[in-house]
Amino acid sequence: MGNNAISLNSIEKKFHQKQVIAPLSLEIPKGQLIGLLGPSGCGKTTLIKMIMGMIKPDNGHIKVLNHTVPHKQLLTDIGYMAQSDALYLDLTGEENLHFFAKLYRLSKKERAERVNYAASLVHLTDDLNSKVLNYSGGMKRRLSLAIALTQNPKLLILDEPTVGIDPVLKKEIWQELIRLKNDEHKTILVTTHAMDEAERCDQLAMLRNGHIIAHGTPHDLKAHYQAKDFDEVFLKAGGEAL
Ligand SMILES: Nc1ncnc2c1ncn2[C@@H]1O[C@H](COP(=O)(O)OP(=O)(O)OP(=O)(O)O)[C@@H](O)[C@H]1O
Repeated sequence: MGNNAISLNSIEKKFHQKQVIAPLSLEIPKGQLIGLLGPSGCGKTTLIKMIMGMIKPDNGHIKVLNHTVPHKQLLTDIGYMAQSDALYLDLTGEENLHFFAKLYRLSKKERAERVNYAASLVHLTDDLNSKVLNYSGGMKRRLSLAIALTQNPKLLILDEPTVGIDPVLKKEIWQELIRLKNDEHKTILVTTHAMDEAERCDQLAMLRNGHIIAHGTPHDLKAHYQAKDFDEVFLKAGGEAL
């Protein structure tokens, strides 16, 4: 485990007899930015929820940051941004940020600093006093990302973090993710459908019907499958004729 942030060992999950995650193993090294790619319904969110300890696998073992999942310590060590925003609509953006920041053991000063950092990163500083009820879809995504960053976690798990976010902010968010990885040695797992985002990951894992059908660096995957883009890698790795 040592150098791995996440270690999935033959995990399996069925919902109502339907195999959603086939026996699947994957090692994610610490300090890397990993992209999880795959079509809608292939099991990405289920996999993430199992890594978070929110869903129990039927079989197999999961270790995250040297702890067997689930583990209380992981609640503070993982910053999670879910696909659907879990926000308090009747509270302001700032109140939401403070609510979540209070769940972690930060001093009052640290909390204020982290809230300011996270809000400014996603360009929400000027909207912090408005109720989330009045936020647009994109603003809610940005607030959810800010919440995931507030606690300064070792591992960030972001489920489609840039859906509904404009290209300028999307670029800035990616620059920050890469800075967090390079300068602060965070491990970051993102799910994405965006090919330009996939290109920026250190490693990609492609999921289809609950199986990892391809895993490697963006460069190696394209070279191995002699593919011009990741859609083509996906099709070739899955044995689809082009
Ligand atoms: N709690 C549940 N009960 C029953 N079926 C479920 C449950 N959660 C997920 N599923 C099913 O498992 C499959 C995988 O769902 P999952 O949300 O993991 O896909 P995904 O790859 O994240 O899709 P998307 O990209 O659309 O978010 C789907 O067929 C879904 O209907």
